[in-house]
Parts: sequence; C-alpha cells; structure tokens
Amino acid sequence: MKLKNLEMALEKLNTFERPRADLEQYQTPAPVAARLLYHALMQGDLEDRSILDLGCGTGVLTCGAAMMGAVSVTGIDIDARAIQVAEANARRCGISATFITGDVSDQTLPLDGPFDTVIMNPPFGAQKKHADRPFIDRALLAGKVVYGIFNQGSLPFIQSYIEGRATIESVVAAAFPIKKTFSFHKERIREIPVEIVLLRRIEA
Ligand SMILES: C[S@@+](CC[C@H](N)C(=O)[O-])C[C@H]1O[C@@H](n2cnc3c(N)ncnc32)[C@H](O)[C@@H]1O
Repeated sequence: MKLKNLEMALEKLNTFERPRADLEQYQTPAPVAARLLYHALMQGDLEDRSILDLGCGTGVLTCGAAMMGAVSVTGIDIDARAIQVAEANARRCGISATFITGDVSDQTLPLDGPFDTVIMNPPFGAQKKHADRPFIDRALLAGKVVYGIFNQGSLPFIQSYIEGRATIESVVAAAFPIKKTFSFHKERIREIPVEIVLLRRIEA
C-alpha cells in the first residue's frame, strides 16, 4: 500500500467520542501515523513483525500496522471507551487485532518481551507531568525497537532517560495538528512540532 493510500484509509477512521483531557486523548493525525508506519516499514520493523501499540486510543496506529502487513498487532489503552472505538475501527478496516483495556504501568499484563516492534503516541505530559515515562519504560521491556511520537525538544530528556537501556537510531520531524477539542484550547487548530523517534533496545 502506498503512503498516500495508507493516509487516506486512516483519515476515514472514527475518533474519540468524548475525549478526556487528563489522558491527552488526541487521535494521531493520519499523515503523522502514516509517516511513522512507513518509516518502520522501510526499516524492516513492520511487515511480518509482531507489533504492540501502547496507548492505542482509537486504533489509528494499530489499524495502519495491520494494513501494512504486520503478522500480529496488539493495542492497549487505559480507557475502555477508546478501546470500543478502536475495535469498531478495526472492523471497519477489516483487520484483525487484539485489544486490551489496561494501564501500561500494570506489570501483571503479559506484554513484556514477545513483541518485535512497539509503536506509540504517548501523552506528552502536558496534563500530567511525566505521563510519557511509563510508556517508555514499558516499550523498552516489550519490544526490541520502539517508534514513538514525542514533543519536539524532548530528545535530551529521552537520551538521558534511556541511558544504558536503548539508543536513539533516528529522528523524523513532523507537524501534529491539534483541533480545538477542550475548553482550554484557544485556537481553532494548532500545529505542534513533533519528532518520530526510533529507539533500539540494548540487549544484555
Ligand atoms: C495521544 S493519545 C494516542 C492516540 C492514539 N494513537 C489514536 O490515534 O487514537 C494517548 C493515549 O494514551 C492513553 N493513555 C494515557 N495514559 C495511559 C496509561 N497509563 N495506560 C494506557 N493508556 C494510557 C489515552 O487514553 C490515549 O488514548
């Protein structure tokens, strides 16, 4: 599937019905999701690979990964209502995925080790400081490589946070348009500069 076609397919997916600001429920924009997935495809980290989408929300990345030939895709989100939207989106795309309602910090969830690739658009920590940290921690336990979307300017933090656990392999800049969703949004639309960061776990 070409990048443009993937983007068009992802544009059609339903979004959060009643998004929660405290969970930073912003659907990953189709162009950003397609960019991340294509990057993973080109690196050999998507096709025929087992994929985990942390904080899958409405399932944009989950559905896209399955469409691009992942052998299995699992999505996890703390919000059961978001998971319902993701399940409906998966049916709409005709893809098969496993969805789990749970907290990425929950150590009892059977997520560690078995995945080739983790994809994620974690909360940036705008509402709850350090909300992205449990995502990075879980991602590095769950998969060998991680493709994550982070606020531009987060690299020095990521670099020090993953020290000894992973290395940064590449960084791709993108624009993340956020439409007016919550009462504290003043503009109709605002473009947030983000970076798609590829982390590779250091194997012991
Ligand atoms: C920026 S959104 C990701 C959106 C998703 N990629 C999509 O396209 O709909 C962040 C997601 O992380 C979820 N989330 C926040 N904290 C979480 C946690 N501790 N464990 C699991 N999911 C969490 C939110 O519910 C939200 O769906």
